Amino acid sequence: MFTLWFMGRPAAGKSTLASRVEDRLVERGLDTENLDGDEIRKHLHPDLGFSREDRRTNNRRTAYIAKLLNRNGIPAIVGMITPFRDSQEQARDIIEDEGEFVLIHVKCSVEAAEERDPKGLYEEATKGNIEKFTGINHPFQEPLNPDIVVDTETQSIEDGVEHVLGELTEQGIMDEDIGSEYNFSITSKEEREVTERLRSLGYLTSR
Ligand SMILES: Nc1ncnc2c1ncn2[C@@H]1O[C@H](COP(=O)(O)OS(=O)(=O)O)[C@@H](OP(=O)(O)O)[C@H]1O
Ligand SMILES: Nc1ncnc2c1ncn2[C@@H]1O[C@H](COP(=O)(O)OP(=O)(O)O)[C@@H](O)[C@H]1O
Repeated sequence: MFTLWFMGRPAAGKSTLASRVEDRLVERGLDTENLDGDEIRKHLHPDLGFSREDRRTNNRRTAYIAKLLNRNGIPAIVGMITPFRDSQEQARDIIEDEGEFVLIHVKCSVEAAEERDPKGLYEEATKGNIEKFTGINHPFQEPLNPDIVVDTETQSIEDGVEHVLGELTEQGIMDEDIGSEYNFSITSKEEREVTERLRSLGYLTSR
């Protein structure tokens, strides 16, 4: 089993690529678990902030969860800044106990990320309203040995997704035709639609 660990600076495109790749894996019949960084922080350790040590703890705990998923046959997808090389390497060490670890550097210059700024955080950070914001007033260390690099300034979203899937096949992480014969799964978009429909019919009461 494997973990796809998408890392990169804020607004590089980690969540976008992670969810698109997830959809493609699900289409192939691989039920993956997407350990979304915001969800992990909210539900697992809302007490953690953005100091060096808190980020390392966040990354380490997430790697441990991915390892447990892999141990039980579930592919994991992670999207986290993972700004420190020691954490990038530690995640590999933890996960390689049980599965294959694929470090995907979602690469983008700080200028392009500031331009995108989907959450308005770069603007706030440059005004001095956010302490320790990655790339502005806190470090971001590019990985030394990424397994895959996606440059989101030169590759479109679709190109990035194809590049990741191509590399996974090329590097022997995933068979090209895996799951194609027995594909009973639904994409995350379909899952959201079904969930909304069930909720509107009154079958689901809480999120
Ligand atoms: N100070 C500071 N620095 C960086 N990011 C910040 C900060 N404060 C809040 N946020 C938001 O938190 C998201 C990053 O959380 P991560 O868990 O991926 O970060 S880390 O790996 O622990 O460094 C990150 O999300 P992404 O933009 O998706 O990367 C931000 O939306
Ligand atoms: N080639 C690309 N790959 C990924 N995202 C891109 C690309 N070009 C533009 N974007 C946009 O950049 C933004 C990245 O946001 P997001 O995926 O939340 O980044 P992150 O999770 O790294 O903070 C999205 O609005 C996305 O549509």
